[in-house]
Amino acid sequence: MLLLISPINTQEAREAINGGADIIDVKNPKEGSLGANFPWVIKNIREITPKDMQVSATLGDVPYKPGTVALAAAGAVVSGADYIKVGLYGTRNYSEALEVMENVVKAVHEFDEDAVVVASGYADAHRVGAVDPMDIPRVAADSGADLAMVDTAVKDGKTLFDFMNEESISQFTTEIHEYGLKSALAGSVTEEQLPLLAELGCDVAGIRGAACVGGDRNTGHIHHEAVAKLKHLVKSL
Ligand SMILES: O=C[C@H](O)COP(=O)(O)O
Repeated sequence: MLLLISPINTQEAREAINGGADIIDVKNPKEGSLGANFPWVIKNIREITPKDMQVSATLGDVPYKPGTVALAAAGAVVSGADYIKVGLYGTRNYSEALEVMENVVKAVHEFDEDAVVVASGYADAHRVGAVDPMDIPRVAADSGADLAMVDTAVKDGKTLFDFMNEESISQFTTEIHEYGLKSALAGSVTEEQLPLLAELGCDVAGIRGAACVGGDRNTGHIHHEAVAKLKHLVKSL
């Protein structure tokens, strides 16, 4: 299992790099769960990140506007991201989500054939009217994306496991593996939950809050010691 850590600026990115994160996921929590950051922040973080470490960028909790989202995807790749995450927030069903993801995959590959595309749904999709998370593996596979992910849309202290039980998480990871693709799981995931995530077939664990001083994704800051502790645990699984 790989450890994806979500910094909001270069200072936090340095902490994530020094702590040994596998993927540096540039994000802007002020704009939501998968809030997009600015192109220059992605560019600056790419510049300070070792070449062999992937830089991910979230495109936002995106609307059902395939053109807008495809353009954002192109912007993220041009800014240096090699891992593009799309939060399928405003898409209400499989066909809307597929339309957005097909156009994102096309836009990304226009600029970088090797860039990785992640289709992300939300475990608490019912709270915001988004596409059912159990549809995400099929959306990822049919659109040509590389990973299917679930996160939580509302960050109110509830975790992934408050909305998906072990059986549904395992069903999600099994389905995406059957397509020959990978899974990513997030949602206020705690250190204690990491062994279970690995057991349930998670390929990439996405974390911000648990890597922050005080464990708060909004008021805290990522610290290399917290990242190193998480990485140590992930490596042992
Ligand atoms: O991509 C993963 C997210 O950044 C997870 O953030 P969180 O651990 O604060 O829910």
